[in-house]
Amino acid sequence: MTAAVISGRAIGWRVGGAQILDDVTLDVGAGELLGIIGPNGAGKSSLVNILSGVTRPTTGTVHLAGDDVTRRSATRRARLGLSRSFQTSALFDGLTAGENVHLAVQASGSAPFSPFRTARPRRTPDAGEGVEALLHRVRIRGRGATLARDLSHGDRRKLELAMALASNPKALLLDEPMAGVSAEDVDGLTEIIGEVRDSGVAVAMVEHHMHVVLGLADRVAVLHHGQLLATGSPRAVTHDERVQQAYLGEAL
Ligand SMILES: Nc1ncnc2c1ncn2[C@@H]1O[C@H](COP(=O)(O)OP(=O)(O)OP(=O)(O)O)[C@@H](O)[C@H]1O
Repeated sequence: MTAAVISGRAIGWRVGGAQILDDVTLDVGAGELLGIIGPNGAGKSSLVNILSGVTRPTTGTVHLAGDDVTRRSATRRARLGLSRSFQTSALFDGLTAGENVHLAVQASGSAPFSPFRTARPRRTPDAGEGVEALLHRVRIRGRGATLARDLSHGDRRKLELAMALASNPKALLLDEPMAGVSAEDVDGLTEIIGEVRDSGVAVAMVEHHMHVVLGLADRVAVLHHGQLLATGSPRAVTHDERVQQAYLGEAL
């Protein structure tokens, strides 16, 4: 078996007297997509926050490509090849799609970067090529000159993906990348995320669209009340009685 790119070991997170996550262990390998599912409040976003370095776990460790990054900041983890998208949009609405991606490309470079220093991103030819390729990769090449605020919801989510890919990550964490998008855009995003996985990136994805997760994921981790209820192939977890109990009354 190849070494895990993202590895969480015995992760626990306690806050305000509540045990939000308890002894969660998971691995994601290169070119693998792990779907993270679970009922509302199960701890999925908390887990993504811990893996990405937004939150520090109370117990347990996080490794990235073999390096212990448990005490490393989100920024440091990003430099080491971990990228993520957020549940809420992190776009600059007053900039075009191309400019948003340009900022992400610049931010992923070695030069110190602040989006607040200049009103418009500096133009560099190599970044320009990267922008085109990224917009193409997420199927919105024709929208490069459109202001982010004028994009459809589905195209905004694609733009967020392009920005998350700007650093050429080896690991990608996606927190509900398809939240609120149309059925047509769900199909488009599913295809794009599948291609990202097939290009060798380790992808961990929280997603409520169950048919998407079960269709796309190589393995699925099911969280319930902060604990890992089951991990396995989509088929195995959907047939797991404990998982069915956790989802009682919901379609699985
Ligand atoms: N900073 C915090 N302080 C206290 N409780 C928190 C904090 N963050 C999350 N929680 C609680 O932890 C639990 C898990 O939240 P989390 O958002 O991780 O769940 P989730 O599985 O992502 O839920 P959803 O599917 O609704 O997005 C919830 O009960 C939530 O209220």
